[in-house]
Amino acid sequence: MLRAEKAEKAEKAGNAAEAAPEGGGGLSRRRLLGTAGAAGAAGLLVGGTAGAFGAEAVRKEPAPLAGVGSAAVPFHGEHQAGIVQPAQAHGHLAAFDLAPGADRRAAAALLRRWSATAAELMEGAAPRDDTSGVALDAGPCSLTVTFGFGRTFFDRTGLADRRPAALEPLPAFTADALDPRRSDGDLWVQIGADDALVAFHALRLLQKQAGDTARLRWQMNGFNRTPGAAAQPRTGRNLMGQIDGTNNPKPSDPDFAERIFVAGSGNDWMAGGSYAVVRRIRMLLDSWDHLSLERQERVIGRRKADGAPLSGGTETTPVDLNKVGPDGSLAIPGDAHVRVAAPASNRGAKMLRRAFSYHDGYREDGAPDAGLLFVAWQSDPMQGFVPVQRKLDRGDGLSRFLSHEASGLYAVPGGCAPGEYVGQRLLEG
Ligand SMILES: C=CC1=C(C)c2cc3[nH]c(cc4nc(cc5[nH]c(cc1n2)c(C)c5CCC(=O)O)C(CCC(=O)O)=C4C)c(C)c3C=C
Ligand SMILES: [Fe+2]
Repeated sequence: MLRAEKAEKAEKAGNAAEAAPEGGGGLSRRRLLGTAGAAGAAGLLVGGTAGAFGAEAVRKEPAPLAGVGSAAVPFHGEHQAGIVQPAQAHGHLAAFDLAPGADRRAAAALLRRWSATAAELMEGAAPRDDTSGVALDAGPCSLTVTFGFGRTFFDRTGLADRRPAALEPLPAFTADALDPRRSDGDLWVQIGADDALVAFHALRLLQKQAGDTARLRWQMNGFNRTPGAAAQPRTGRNLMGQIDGTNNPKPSDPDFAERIFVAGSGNDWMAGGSYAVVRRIRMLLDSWDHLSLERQERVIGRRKADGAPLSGGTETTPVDLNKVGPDGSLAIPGDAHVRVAAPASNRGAKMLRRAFSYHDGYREDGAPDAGLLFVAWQSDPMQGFVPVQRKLDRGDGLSRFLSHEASGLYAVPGGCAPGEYVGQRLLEG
Protein backbone atom coordinates (compact mmCIF):
# COMPACT_ATOMS: atom_id res chain seq x y z
CA MET A 1 0.00 0.00 0.00
CA LEU A 2 1.41 3.41 -0.86
CA ARG A 3 2.32 5.52 2.13
CA ALA A 4 -0.25 8.25 1.51
CA GLU A 5 -3.06 5.68 1.11
CA LYS A 6 -2.00 4.05 4.33
CA ALA A 7 -2.11 7.37 6.15
CA GLU A 8 -5.59 8.07 4.90
CA LYS A 9 -6.80 4.63 5.95
CA ALA A 10 -5.22 5.05 9.35
CA GLU A 11 -6.95 8.37 9.79
CA LYS A 12 -10.34 6.94 8.77
CA ALA A 13 -9.84 4.23 11.35
CA GLY A 14 -8.98 6.90 13.91
CA ASN A 15 -5.58 5.31 14.44
CA ALA A 16 -3.59 8.11 16.02
CA ALA A 17 -0.39 6.09 16.06
CA GLU A 18 -0.49 5.49 12.31
CA ALA A 19 -1.59 8.95 11.25
CA ALA A 20 1.30 11.41 11.08
CA PRO A 21 1.26 14.39 13.45
CA GLU A 22 -0.91 17.39 12.62
CA GLY A 23 0.59 19.76 10.12
CA GLY A 24 -0.26 22.77 12.31
CA GLY A 25 -3.16 25.22 12.37
CA GLY A 26 -5.65 22.44 13.11
CA LEU A 27 -5.53 20.99 9.60
CA SER A 28 -6.43 17.35 9.57
CA ARG A 29 -4.21 14.67 8.03
CA ARG A 30 -6.90 14.08 5.42
CA ARG A 31 -6.59 17.74 4.48
CA LEU A 32 -2.83 17.53 4.43
CA LEU A 33 -2.74 14.39 2.35
CA GLY A 34 -5.83 15.15 0.32
CA THR A 35 -8.13 12.48 -1.02
CA ALA A 36 -5.96 11.66 -3.97
CA GLY A 37 -4.41 8.73 -2.12
CA ALA A 38 -1.19 7.94 -3.87
CA ALA A 39 -0.77 11.55 -4.92
CA GLY A 40 0.95 12.13 -1.57
CA ALA A 41 1.84 15.38 0.01
CA ALA A 42 5.15 16.50 -1.42
CA GLY A 43 4.96 20.18 -2.30
CA LEU A 44 2.34 20.90 0.33
CA LEU A 45 4.76 22.58 2.63
CA VAL A 46 6.59 25.73 1.76
CA GLY A 47 10.02 25.41 3.33
CA GLY A 48 10.71 23.79 6.70
CA THR A 49 8.14 21.90 8.72
CA ALA A 50 4.48 22.71 8.90
CA GLY A 51 4.83 23.03 12.67
CA ALA A 52 7.27 25.87 12.22
CA PHE A 53 5.23 27.85 9.74
CA GLY A 54 1.62 27.16 10.66
CA ALA A 55 -1.43 26.95 8.44
CA GLU A 56 -0.33 29.79 6.14
CA ALA A 57 2.47 27.60 4.88
CA VAL A 58 0.12 24.78 3.95
CA ARG A 59 -1.61 24.89 0.58
CA LYS A 60 -5.36 24.43 0.64
CA GLU A 61 -5.41 21.73 -2.01
CA PRO A 62 -3.19 18.69 -2.26
CA ALA A 63 -0.65 18.78 -5.03
CA PRO A 64 0.61 15.73 -6.89
CA LEU A 65 4.01 14.51 -5.79
CA ALA A 66 6.59 16.84 -7.25
CA GLY A 67 9.73 15.70 -9.07
CA VAL A 68 11.98 14.96 -6.11
CA GLY A 69 9.36 13.02 -4.17
CA SER A 70 7.97 10.98 -7.01
CA ALA A 71 11.21 9.63 -8.48
CA ALA A 72 11.48 5.87 -7.88
CA VAL A 73 14.35 3.50 -8.61
CA PRO A 74 13.41 -0.17 -9.15
CA PHE A 75 14.80 -2.56 -6.53
CA HIS A 76 14.71 -5.60 -8.81
CA GLY A 77 17.01 -6.01 -11.77
CA GLU A 78 20.29 -7.39 -13.04
CA HIS A 79 22.34 -5.14 -10.76
CA GLN A 80 21.50 -3.79 -7.35
CA ALA A 81 20.35 -0.17 -7.29
CA GLY A 82 22.63 2.48 -5.79
CA ILE A 83 25.59 1.93 -8.08
CA VAL A 84 24.93 3.65 -11.40
CA GLN A 85 22.24 6.08 -10.18
CA PRO A 86 23.45 9.56 -9.23
CA ALA A 87 24.33 9.78 -5.52
CA GLN A 88 21.37 11.19 -3.63
CA ALA A 89 21.19 14.19 -1.31
CA HIS A 90 21.24 12.02 1.85
CA GLY A 91 23.15 8.83 2.47
CA HIS A 92 23.70 6.35 5.26
CA LEU A 93 26.45 3.77 5.14
CA ALA A 94 26.24 1.08 7.80
CA ALA A 95 27.89 -2.23 8.62
CA PHE A 96 26.38 -5.01 10.73
CA ASP A 97 28.03 -7.99 12.38
CA LEU A 98 26.18 -11.27 12.71
CA ALA A 99 25.31 -12.00 16.32
CA PRO A 100 27.06 -14.94 18.02
CA GLY A 101 25.20 -18.08 16.97
CA ALA A 102 23.56 -16.51 13.91
CA ASP A 103 24.21 -18.99 11.13
CA ARG A 104 23.71 -19.17 7.38
CA ARG A 105 19.96 -19.81 7.74
CA ALA A 106 19.54 -16.79 9.99
CA ALA A 107 21.56 -14.67 7.57
CA ALA A 108 19.39 -15.87 4.67
CA ALA A 109 16.20 -14.99 6.57
CA LEU A 110 17.58 -11.53 7.32
CA LEU A 111 18.52 -10.88 3.69
CA ARG A 112 15.03 -12.03 2.67
CA ARG A 113 13.42 -9.59 5.14
CA TRP A 114 15.74 -6.76 4.18
CA SER A 115 15.20 -7.28 0.45
CA ALA A 116 11.41 -7.30 0.78
CA THR A 117 11.47 -4.13 2.86
CA ALA A 118 13.89 -2.37 0.53
CA ALA A 119 11.70 -3.25 -2.48
CA GLU A 120 8.59 -1.82 -0.79
CA LEU A 121 10.30 1.35 0.43
CA MET A 122 11.91 2.03 -2.93
CA GLU A 123 8.52 2.05 -4.64
CA GLY A 124 7.12 4.37 -1.99
CA ALA A 125 5.02 1.77 -0.22
CA ALA A 126 4.76 1.41 3.54
CA PRO A 127 5.84 -1.99 4.88
CA ARG A 128 2.98 -3.71 6.74
CA ASP A 129 4.76 -3.86 10.07
CA ASP A 130 5.83 -0.22 10.04
CA THR A 131 3.84 1.96 12.40
CA SER A 132 6.44 4.68 12.80
CA GLY A 133 4.88 7.12 10.35
CA VAL A 134 8.28 8.68 9.67
CA ALA A 135 7.97 8.59 5.88
CA LEU A 136 4.20 8.14 5.67
CA ASP A 137 3.49 11.17 3.49
CA ALA A 138 6.61 11.04 1.35
CA GLY A 139 7.15 9.54 -2.08
CA PRO A 140 10.07 7.22 -2.84
CA CYS A 141 12.45 10.19 -3.28
CA SER A 142 14.91 8.11 -5.37
CA LEU A 143 15.57 5.83 -2.41
CA THR A 144 18.09 3.08 -3.08
CA VAL A 145 19.14 0.34 -0.67
CA THR A 146 22.22 -1.74 -1.53
CA PHE A 147 23.51 -4.80 0.35
CA GLY A 148 27.02 -6.25 0.48
CA PHE A 149 29.05 -8.94 2.26
CA GLY A 150 32.34 -8.32 4.05
CA ARG A 151 35.15 -10.85 4.22
CA THR A 152 34.21 -12.06 7.71
CA PHE A 153 30.64 -12.91 6.65
CA PHE A 154 31.90 -16.03 4.89
CA ASP A 155 33.65 -17.44 7.96
CA ARG A 156 30.66 -16.75 10.21
CA THR A 157 28.25 -18.55 7.89
CA GLY A 158 30.43 -21.54 6.96
CA LEU A 159 30.80 -20.23 3.42
CA ALA A 160 34.57 -19.61 3.43
CA ASP A 161 34.98 -21.83 0.37
CA ARG A 162 32.69 -19.52 -1.61
CA ARG A 163 34.46 -16.31 -0.64
CA PRO A 164 35.67 -14.58 -3.80
CA ALA A 165 39.43 -14.02 -4.19
CA ALA A 166 38.69 -10.33 -4.78
CA LEU A 167 37.70 -10.00 -1.09
CA GLU A 168 41.33 -10.31 0.04
CA PRO A 169 42.00 -7.55 2.60
CA LEU A 170 43.08 -4.25 1.10
CA PRO A 171 46.81 -3.59 1.48
CA ALA A 172 47.97 -1.09 4.10
CA PHE A 173 48.74 2.39 2.76
CA THR A 174 51.15 4.82 4.43
CA ALA A 175 48.42 7.49 4.71
CA ASP A 176 46.11 5.13 6.62
CA ALA A 177 45.01 6.07 10.12
CA LEU A 178 42.23 3.50 10.22
CA ASP A 179 39.86 2.95 13.12
CA PRO A 180 39.01 -0.78 13.14
CA ARG A 181 35.73 -0.11 14.99
CA ARG A 182 34.53 1.95 12.06
CA SER A 183 35.91 -0.38 9.39
CA ASP A 184 34.94 -3.71 7.81
CA GLY A 185 31.89 -5.67 9.11
CA ASP A 186 30.01 -8.82 8.05
CA LEU A 187 27.20 -7.06 6.19
CA TRP A 188 27.20 -3.65 4.55
CA VAL A 189 24.21 -1.48 3.72
CA GLN A 190 24.23 1.67 1.59
CA ILE A 191 21.11 3.83 1.69
CA GLY A 192 20.56 6.94 -0.40
CA ALA A 193 17.50 9.15 -0.83
CA ASP A 194 16.75 12.71 -1.83
CA ASP A 195 14.85 13.20 1.43
CA ALA A 196 16.46 12.91 4.87
CA LEU A 197 13.40 11.36 6.55
CA VAL A 198 13.03 8.73 3.84
CA ALA A 199 16.71 7.80 4.20
CA PHE A 200 16.53 7.67 8.02
CA HIS A 201 13.35 5.61 7.90
CA ALA A 202 14.92 2.99 5.64
CA LEU A 203 17.94 2.62 7.92
CA ARG A 204 15.79 2.46 11.04
CA LEU A 205 13.57 -0.29 9.58
CA LEU A 206 16.54 -2.38 8.49
CA GLN A 207 18.23 -1.94 11.87
CA LYS A 208 15.03 -3.01 13.67
CA GLN A 209 14.65 -6.01 11.37
CA ALA A 210 18.21 -7.09 12.11
CA GLY A 211 16.78 -8.03 15.52
CA ASP A 212 18.78 -10.76 17.21
CA THR A 213 20.50 -11.78 13.97
CA ALA A 214 22.87 -8.86 13.43
CA ARG A 215 24.11 -5.84 15.35
CA LEU A 216 25.10 -2.49 14.01
CA ARG A 217 28.90 -2.23 13.88
CA TRP A 218 29.25 1.29 12.51
CA GLN A 219 27.20 3.93 10.76
CA MET A 220 28.19 7.01 8.79
CA ASN A 221 25.90 9.70 7.44
CA GLY A 222 26.57 11.72 4.33
CA PHE A 223 25.05 14.22 1.97
CA ASN A 224 25.24 15.76 -1.46
CA ARG A 225 23.68 18.76 -3.09
CA THR A 226 19.87 18.60 -3.14
CA PRO A 227 18.37 18.13 -6.63
CA GLY A 228 17.10 21.48 -7.86
CA ALA A 229 19.32 23.52 -5.51
CA ALA A 230 21.48 24.84 -8.34
CA ALA A 231 20.20 26.67 -11.40
CA GLN A 232 22.51 24.64 -13.61
CA PRO A 233 22.40 20.92 -12.85
CA ARG A 234 26.01 19.80 -13.00
CA THR A 235 28.47 17.45 -11.34
CA GLY A 236 28.37 17.96 -7.57
CA ARG A 237 30.97 19.62 -5.38
CA ASN A 238 32.79 18.21 -2.39
CA LEU A 239 33.61 20.03 0.88
CA MET A 240 36.86 21.37 -0.57
CA GLY A 241 34.68 23.16 -3.11
CA GLN A 242 35.83 21.15 -6.12
CA ILE A 243 33.58 19.73 -8.78
CA ASP A 244 34.06 16.03 -8.10
CA GLY A 245 33.02 13.11 -10.29
CA THR A 246 33.63 14.56 -13.75
CA ASN A 247 35.93 11.88 -15.11
CA ASN A 248 33.93 8.95 -13.83
CA PRO A 249 33.37 6.05 -16.22
CA LYS A 250 30.03 6.53 -18.03
CA PRO A 251 27.46 3.78 -18.73
CA SER A 252 27.88 4.65 -22.42
CA ASP A 253 31.61 3.76 -22.33
CA PRO A 254 32.23 0.50 -24.22
CA ASP A 255 34.11 -1.02 -21.25
CA PHE A 256 31.75 0.27 -18.53
CA ALA A 257 29.98 -3.00 -17.71
CA GLU A 258 33.23 -4.97 -17.75
CA ARG A 259 34.98 -2.45 -15.43
CA ILE A 260 32.17 -2.01 -12.93
CA PHE A 261 30.22 -5.29 -12.85
CA VAL A 262 31.32 -8.88 -12.36
CA ALA A 263 30.78 -10.98 -15.48
CA GLY A 264 29.65 -14.59 -15.20
CA SER A 265 26.82 -17.00 -15.63
CA GLY A 266 23.56 -17.01 -13.69
CA ASN A 267 24.90 -19.72 -11.36
CA ASP A 268 27.83 -17.60 -10.26
CA TRP A 269 26.51 -15.79 -7.18
CA MET A 270 28.54 -12.63 -7.93
CA ALA A 271 27.38 -12.40 -11.57
CA GLY A 272 26.07 -8.88 -12.13
CA GLY A 273 27.56 -7.81 -8.81
CA SER A 274 30.33 -5.36 -8.00
CA TYR A 275 32.91 -4.64 -5.30
CA ALA A 276 32.52 -1.56 -3.15
CA VAL A 277 35.55 0.04 -1.53
CA VAL A 278 34.44 2.38 1.24
CA ARG A 279 36.85 4.90 2.79
CA ARG A 280 36.07 7.55 5.35
CA ILE A 281 38.48 10.29 4.28
CA ARG A 282 38.73 13.31 6.56
CA MET A 283 39.67 16.54 4.82
CA LEU A 284 42.15 18.76 6.65
CA LEU A 285 40.05 21.77 5.73
CA ASP A 286 41.83 24.32 7.92
CA SER A 287 45.11 23.66 6.07
CA TRP A 288 43.36 23.46 2.72
CA ASP A 289 41.58 26.78 3.21
CA HIS A 290 44.95 28.49 3.71
CA LEU A 291 46.06 27.66 0.18
CA SER A 292 45.55 30.27 -2.51
CA LEU A 293 43.02 29.43 -5.21
CA GLU A 294 45.84 28.96 -7.70
CA ARG A 295 47.63 26.42 -5.47
CA GLN A 296 44.38 24.59 -4.73
CA GLU A 297 43.79 24.26 -8.46
CA ARG A 298 47.31 22.96 -9.04
CA VAL A 299 46.87 20.35 -6.31
CA ILE A 300 43.87 18.92 -8.19
CA GLY A 301 44.76 19.84 -11.78
CA ARG A 302 41.38 21.39 -12.50
CA ARG A 303 39.81 24.83 -12.09
CA LYS A 304 37.61 25.25 -9.07
CA ALA A 305 34.92 27.43 -10.63
CA ASP A 306 33.96 25.19 -13.52
CA GLY A 307 36.02 22.00 -13.13
CA ALA A 308 37.89 22.52 -16.41
CA PRO A 309 41.28 20.80 -16.60
CA LEU A 310 44.32 23.11 -16.28
CA SER A 311 45.29 21.86 -19.76
CA GLY A 312 42.34 23.88 -21.10
CA GLY A 313 38.75 23.62 -22.32
CA THR A 314 35.62 23.06 -20.28
CA GLU A 315 34.68 20.55 -17.55
CA THR A 316 34.15 17.76 -20.06
CA THR A 317 37.25 18.40 -22.19
CA PRO A 318 39.59 15.40 -21.93
CA VAL A 319 42.54 16.05 -19.62
CA ASP A 320 45.75 16.56 -21.62
CA LEU A 321 48.52 15.26 -19.37
CA ASN A 322 51.24 16.16 -21.91
CA LYS A 323 50.36 19.82 -22.33
CA VAL A 324 53.12 22.25 -21.35
CA GLY A 325 52.75 25.96 -20.68
CA PRO A 326 54.73 28.82 -22.28
CA ASP A 327 57.49 28.38 -19.65
CA GLY A 328 57.86 24.70 -20.58
CA SER A 329 56.35 23.38 -17.35
CA LEU A 330 53.51 20.86 -17.27
CA ALA A 331 50.07 22.48 -17.37
CA ILE A 332 48.89 19.75 -14.98
CA PRO A 333 51.61 19.41 -12.34
CA GLY A 334 53.42 16.11 -11.78
CA ASP A 335 51.73 15.54 -8.41
CA ALA A 336 48.28 16.86 -9.38
CA HIS A 337 45.53 14.52 -8.15
CA VAL A 338 43.96 13.99 -11.58
CA ARG A 339 47.34 13.11 -13.11
CA VAL A 340 48.25 10.57 -10.42
CA ALA A 341 44.75 9.02 -10.35
CA ALA A 342 44.17 8.93 -14.12
CA PRO A 343 43.80 5.54 -15.85
CA ALA A 344 46.70 6.58 -18.11
CA SER A 345 48.98 6.70 -15.05
CA ASN A 346 47.68 3.37 -13.67
CA ARG A 347 47.73 0.90 -16.56
CA GLY A 348 44.11 1.66 -17.32
CA ALA A 349 42.76 1.08 -13.78
CA LYS A 350 39.21 2.47 -13.46
CA MET A 351 36.51 2.69 -10.80
CA LEU A 352 33.13 4.40 -10.48
CA ARG A 353 33.29 6.95 -7.64
CA ARG A 354 29.95 7.59 -5.93
CA ALA A 355 30.64 9.51 -2.77
CA PHE A 356 28.77 11.37 -0.03
CA SER A 357 30.23 14.27 1.94
CA TYR A 358 30.05 14.07 5.73
CA HIS A 359 30.22 16.52 8.61
CA ASP A 360 30.19 15.17 12.15
CA GLY A 361 30.74 18.43 14.02
CA TYR A 362 34.06 19.78 15.24
CA ARG A 363 37.00 18.03 16.86
CA GLU A 364 38.59 19.04 20.13
CA ASP A 365 41.25 20.98 18.21
CA GLY A 366 38.49 23.01 16.57
CA ALA A 367 38.95 21.46 13.13
CA PRO A 368 35.87 20.25 11.28
CA ASP A 369 35.32 16.49 11.44
CA ALA A 370 34.34 16.50 7.79
CA GLY A 371 35.29 14.96 4.51
CA LEU A 372 34.27 12.35 2.02
CA LEU A 373 32.55 8.98 2.42
CA PHE A 374 34.37 7.70 -0.64
CA VAL A 375 32.62 4.73 -2.28
CA ALA A 376 34.32 3.24 -5.34
CA TRP A 377 32.69 0.52 -7.47
CA GLN A 378 34.57 -1.91 -9.67
CA SER A 379 34.46 -5.46 -10.98
CA ASP A 380 37.84 -6.16 -9.35
CA PRO A 381 39.45 -3.98 -6.66
CA MET A 382 42.90 -5.07 -7.88
CA GLN A 383 42.10 -3.47 -11.26
CA GLY A 384 40.45 -0.43 -9.71
CA PHE A 385 40.95 1.08 -6.28
CA VAL A 386 44.12 -0.73 -5.12
CA PRO A 387 46.63 0.30 -7.83
CA VAL A 388 45.28 3.86 -7.91
CA GLN A 389 45.42 4.30 -4.13
CA ARG A 390 48.96 2.84 -4.12
CA LYS A 391 50.00 5.51 -6.59
CA LEU A 392 48.14 8.30 -4.76
CA ASP A 393 49.75 7.17 -1.51
CA ARG A 394 53.19 7.84 -2.97
CA GLY A 395 52.78 10.91 -5.13
CA ASP A 396 49.47 12.77 -4.76
CA GLY A 397 49.67 16.46 -3.84
CA LEU A 398 46.18 16.17 -2.33
CA SER A 399 47.18 13.51 0.21
CA ARG A 400 48.75 16.18 2.51
CA PHE A 401 45.21 17.41 3.08
CA LEU A 402 43.57 14.04 3.73
CA SER A 403 43.42 11.40 6.44
CA HIS A 404 41.97 7.96 5.67
CA GLU A 405 40.13 7.08 8.90
CA ALA A 406 38.08 3.97 8.07
CA SER A 407 37.97 1.37 5.36
CA GLY A 408 35.88 -1.51 4.09
CA LEU A 409 35.70 -3.80 1.09
CA TYR A 410 32.41 -5.52 0.31
CA ALA A 411 31.18 -8.03 -2.27
CA VAL A 412 27.89 -6.63 -3.54
CA PRO A 413 25.93 -9.40 -5.31
CA GLY A 414 23.93 -8.79 -8.45
CA GLY A 415 20.31 -7.72 -8.22
CA CYS A 416 17.42 -10.12 -7.75
CA ALA A 417 14.07 -10.81 -9.41
CA PRO A 418 10.68 -10.26 -7.71
CA GLY A 419 10.16 -13.00 -5.12
CA GLU A 420 13.91 -13.46 -4.65
CA TYR A 421 16.30 -11.78 -2.27
CA VAL A 422 19.78 -10.31 -2.60
CA GLY A 423 22.44 -12.94 -1.99
CA GLN A 424 20.05 -15.89 -2.46
CA ARG A 425 22.38 -17.62 -4.92
CA LEU A 426 25.14 -17.53 -2.30
CA LEU A 427 23.05 -18.45 0.71
CA GLU A 428 20.98 -21.18 -0.94
CA GLY A 429 23.38 -22.27 -3.68
C1 LIG B 1 41.89 5.65 -4.91
C2 LIG B 1 41.10 6.43 -5.55
C3 LIG B 1 40.76 7.82 -5.20
C4 LIG B 1 40.65 8.42 -3.96
C5 LIG B 1 40.85 7.79 -2.60
C6 LIG B 1 40.27 9.77 -4.19
C7 LIG B 1 40.03 10.73 -3.20
C8 LIG B 1 39.63 12.03 -3.42
N1 LIG B 1 39.45 12.66 -4.63
C9 LIG B 1 39.05 13.96 -4.44
C10 LIG B 1 38.76 14.91 -5.41
C11 LIG B 1 38.81 14.72 -6.81
N2 LIG B 1 39.14 13.56 -7.44
C12 LIG B 1 39.08 13.76 -8.81
C13 LIG B 1 39.35 12.81 -9.78
C14 LIG B 1 39.69 11.49 -9.55
N3 LIG B 1 39.91 10.88 -8.34
C15 LIG B 1 40.17 9.54 -8.53
C16 LIG B 1 40.44 8.59 -7.56
C17 LIG B 1 40.46 8.83 -6.18
N4 LIG B 1 40.16 9.96 -5.53
C18 LIG B 1 40.09 9.31 -9.93
C19 LIG B 1 40.29 7.96 -10.58
C20 LIG B 1 39.80 10.51 -10.55
C21 LIG B 1 39.65 10.75 -12.06
C22 LIG B 1 40.98 10.98 -12.66
C23 LIG B 1 40.86 11.23 -14.17
O1 LIG B 1 40.74 10.25 -14.91
O2 LIG B 1 40.86 12.38 -14.60
C24 LIG B 1 38.70 15.12 -9.05
C25 LIG B 1 38.56 15.78 -10.41
C26 LIG B 1 37.20 15.67 -11.00
C27 LIG B 1 36.80 14.27 -11.38
O3 LIG B 1 37.21 13.76 -12.40
O4 LIG B 1 36.07 13.68 -10.59
C28 LIG B 1 38.53 15.71 -7.80
C29 LIG B 1 38.12 17.13 -7.52
C30 LIG B 1 38.97 14.14 -3.04
C31 LIG B 1 38.55 15.44 -2.40
C32 LIG B 1 39.32 12.97 -2.41
C33 LIG B 1 39.36 12.62 -0.99
C34 LIG B 1 38.71 13.21 -0.05
FE1 LIG C 1 39.84 11.84 -6.47
